Amino acid sequence: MRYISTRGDAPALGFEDVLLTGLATDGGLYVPESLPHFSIEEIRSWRGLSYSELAFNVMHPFVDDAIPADDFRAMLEQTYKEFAHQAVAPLVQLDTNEWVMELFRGPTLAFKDFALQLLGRLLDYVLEKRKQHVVIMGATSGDTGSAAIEGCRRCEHVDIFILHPHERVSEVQRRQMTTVQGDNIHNIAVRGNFDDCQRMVKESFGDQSFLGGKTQLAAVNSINWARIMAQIVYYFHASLALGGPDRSLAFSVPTGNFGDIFAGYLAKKMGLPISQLVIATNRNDILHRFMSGNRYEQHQLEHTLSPSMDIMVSSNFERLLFDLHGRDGALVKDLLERAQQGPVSIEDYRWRHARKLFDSDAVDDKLTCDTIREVFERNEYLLDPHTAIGVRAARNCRRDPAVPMVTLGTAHPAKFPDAIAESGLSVKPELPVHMADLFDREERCSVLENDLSAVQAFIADHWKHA
Ligand SMILES: Cc1ncc(COP(=O)(O)O)c(C=O)c1O
Ligand SMILES: N[C@@H](CCOP(=O)(O)O)C(=O)O
Repeated sequence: MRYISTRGDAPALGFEDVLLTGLATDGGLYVPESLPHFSIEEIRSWRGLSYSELAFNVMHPFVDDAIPADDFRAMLEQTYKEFAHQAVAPLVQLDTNEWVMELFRGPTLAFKDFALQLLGRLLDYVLEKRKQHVVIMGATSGDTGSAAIEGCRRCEHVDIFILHPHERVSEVQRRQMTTVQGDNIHNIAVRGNFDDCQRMVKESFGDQSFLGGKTQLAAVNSINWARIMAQIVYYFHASLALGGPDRSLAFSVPTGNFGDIFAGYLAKKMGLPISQLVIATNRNDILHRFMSGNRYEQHQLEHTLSPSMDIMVSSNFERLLFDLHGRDGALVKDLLERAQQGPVSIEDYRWRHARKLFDSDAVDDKLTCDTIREVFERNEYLLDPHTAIGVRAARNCRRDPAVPMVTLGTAHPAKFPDAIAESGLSVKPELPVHMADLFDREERCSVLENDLSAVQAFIADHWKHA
């Protein structure tokens, strides 16, 4: 399998290099040159497989011969064994044909674990083989950071630097990152927002000279193709659990960086019957505004009760734009360069095509709280604020009540006690046992100004062999 850049001007790479590369040299994101396609019969034959066996079938064509099949199988087995539920991603029914798929049963309680606990193992495997070192530089609005630290902290060949927006993640999220001790783990709180952190990461990939040529950067954000690849699997898992592939499913996906919903879009292209994909955003609704009015326009980033989705510059949207533009990298490059100067639109026929692929909705804090309360009162089931946005958007956008609608449950409610309290419920979501002493653990974090050179100097000084 070969991977090409969405900006059309970087060398095509194999899986191993794509895993280590992050951004392409032309500033684009890597995507597979062609997608595998599974027939209905083949998908049907996967009924009854364990999550890791299913994951092998879905992902193996992307990994190809870069990793021997038995080694890859073993990695998947170890990864999903660590999840706290036998089903790995259990489905919970809220109403007739209305489901939540719980993607927060991994070690750090968010959907990021599905990909990042695997990514750590993949990196370790490849770096050990190459006897190579990398500096991981990642941006987080709260969840990627802890999942990446957990996934990579035992990797011998990495130093990891995670940038989060200072005072803009929940206390549980912050502590999940800052209380993990290790010489190779560094948390940086940037006096800015998530977009600032993500911009610094992307600019650093573009010019890595601050590392003095002694090592190279690797990415844990969903700019890394391996992240998206692992997130495709649970769409197949949900389908097979609910009667697929002989019936179609709809999905509602709480969206920020567009990685998770892009994985759903790929699952559909790979042959999974999906009749509807709903983009669910909070008030940082650039994607919803684009889907409703063909206007892609940055607004001021707002702080909401769903902080992990406080994102305006949505990385993976570029991967969709690439497809919408007939995979013409030059057109994508031109569009995204113009988007930095002001609002842009795409040709009407391309936009209409996007509208056929996705529905969308934006849910504000009040509606988020109403949804948390309503679902708890009716079902005694506690939603985290991000999942609540997905459930509300699913209800607002649903096209066919006869089709099962699955909202991706992207985080555990215990990560966001303030949002639960804000919704008027007195119930206190409990952290699982392995995190029971989270508030007693010592924190380690450096607060830096919103300044790329300060962040790069910090990294250059602190990586192990600097
Ligand atoms: C809890 C939670 N829900 C939803 C999202 C949005 O996912 P994506 O960025 O893949 O759109 C994120 C992070 O991005 C998240 O942490
Ligand atoms: N919501 C994310 C933001 C980063 O998104 P990613 O999927 O590109 O890593 C977070 O919680 O950090």
